[in-house]
Amino acid sequence: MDFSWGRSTSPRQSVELSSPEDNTVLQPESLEGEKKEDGSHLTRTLTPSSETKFKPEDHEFTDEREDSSSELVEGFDSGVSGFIIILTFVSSISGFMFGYDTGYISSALTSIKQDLSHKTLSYGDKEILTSATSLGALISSCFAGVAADIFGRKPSIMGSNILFLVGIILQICADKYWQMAAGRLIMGFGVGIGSLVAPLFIGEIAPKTIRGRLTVINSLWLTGGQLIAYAVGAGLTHVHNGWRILIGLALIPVALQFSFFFFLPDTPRFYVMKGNTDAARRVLRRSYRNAPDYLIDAKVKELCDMNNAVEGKNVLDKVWKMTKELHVNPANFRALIIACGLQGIQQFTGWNSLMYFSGTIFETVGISNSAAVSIIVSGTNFVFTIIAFFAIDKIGRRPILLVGIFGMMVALIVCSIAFHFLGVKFNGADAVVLHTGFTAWGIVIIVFIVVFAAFYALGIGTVPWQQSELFPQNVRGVGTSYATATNWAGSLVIAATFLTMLQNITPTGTFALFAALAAVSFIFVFFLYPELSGLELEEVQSVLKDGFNIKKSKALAKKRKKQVAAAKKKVSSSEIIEEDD
Ligand SMILES: O[C@H]1[C@H](O)[C@@H](O)[C@H](O)[C@@H](O)[C@H]1O
Repeated sequence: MDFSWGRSTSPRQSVELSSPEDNTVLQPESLEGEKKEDGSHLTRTLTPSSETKFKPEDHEFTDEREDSSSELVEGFDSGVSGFIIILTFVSSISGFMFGYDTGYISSALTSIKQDLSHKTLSYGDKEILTSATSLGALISSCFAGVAADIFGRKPSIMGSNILFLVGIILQICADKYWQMAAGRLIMGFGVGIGSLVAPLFIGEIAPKTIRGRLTVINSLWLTGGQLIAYAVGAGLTHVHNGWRILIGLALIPVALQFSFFFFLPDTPRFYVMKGNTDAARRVLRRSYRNAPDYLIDAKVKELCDMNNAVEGKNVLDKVWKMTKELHVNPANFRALIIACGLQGIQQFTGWNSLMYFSGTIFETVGISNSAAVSIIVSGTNFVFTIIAFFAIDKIGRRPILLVGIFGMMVALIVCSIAFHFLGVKFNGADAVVLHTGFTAWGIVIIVFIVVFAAFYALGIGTVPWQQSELFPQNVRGVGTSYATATNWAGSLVIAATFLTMLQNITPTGTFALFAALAAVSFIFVFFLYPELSGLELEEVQSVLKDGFNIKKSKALAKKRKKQVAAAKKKVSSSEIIEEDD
């Protein structure tokens, strides 16, 4: 994995590299000429951006920019420090739990049989068990952004671990249906907090140039968690009480994350919000070992300036002001439309209906080893998330979203037609297959569900979790809360209605509805989602200042990519010269 693009191999180069080919690239006279032990020049005068508050309206939509102190600090390390990698991996255990806990339900539903309240689960029962977690996540995600601002990112994640623990224990001991549902609900509170705070945490500790990719690591854990849940579920299908073991295994990541966080700090941004600049400095010091002290100080100051931009007597007053700012500032409001729109599209195009109920669907269409097919589907989701990891910054968010949604739409149409010819009828707990045996249409369905999974993971499964880049720091917590809540509201609706839809409007109608929603989604993305890859936070805000500016954003992103490529070239040629010397 190439984590090092856009950064240099020596401190001197990194300063020059931060804004390659810009008019604002450091001029020799702005370097103060301080020497490091190795003899290289270190310093430069601080740019205005580290001394002034950021206001989008002050920034023209231009391709000129200045090096912020963040870029300068980040430029001093070649590659990402081990400390940042550890923080990223520990916080993305939340992603794993999100995936595992939403993933195991598919096989658990087929193996619970009559273990709960001595009855066979009806479609309604299955929907309640599944959607209880989405409901819990929806409720907690409404408050998680604010909780993360009041108590901290790290305590919020550790709090989610406790909710996981309680929820999981309730489920593994359940012999009553309602105890199981309560366990799923409480576990959902934990899932909702983790789904919001982990990407926020990663976004705040990640160097800007690779923020997109580090955030996708959380999605990789997520889809990996779903895949593992399916695989373990398949292995335990015929084990007595296997579903209890399947759920109990989720305690391992919970315990690991909780213990690791005991020894790890919160984000510098949160420490600054709490006025603890010393702690912020310490975390930055560990994150960017090679950066000189004065740049670390400048970075702390930059964070303080951004924090001061949110005025208020106390935390609640600040939260209220942030919420207001989110709605009255046009750039913020556009960001909100995009963030919530993408999260809504992710859910309402139907992916999670497969995630939650693929076992039930495949069993119904006559596949004897439904668990194996479910593994192929979630494996495809995982593999294509890896592809998204490489494409998201290089190819850009817009192309992968548009291609992805279009491909999903085609796959959904084919599935809808194939279900028609397969002639299957979902009818309460017992589905009726009108044709006996497994037909060619069954194969078409499986193939196109896999195609659907691939296009989904490539774009809309991954990009919406980049949500924090849409918002400036002062409204990020509240903005991402709205977007995450939209995601869980969509997940809840799908989980609570999918099986009923199969019964009432037939599988053909259900898949056709998802295809129609995919078509509307394509239009939404085409007209409203600007290209944000490679853009600075300030630039995202100025892009959204007076419209959605799709054309201009594409041109700007292209220019930034060229600049990074040119900078890379510059580094490698200077490395060759150094080697020759
Ligand atoms: O990004 C994730 C991922 O795509 C998962 O597979 C899905 O189950 C989640 O709902 C979604 O938020």
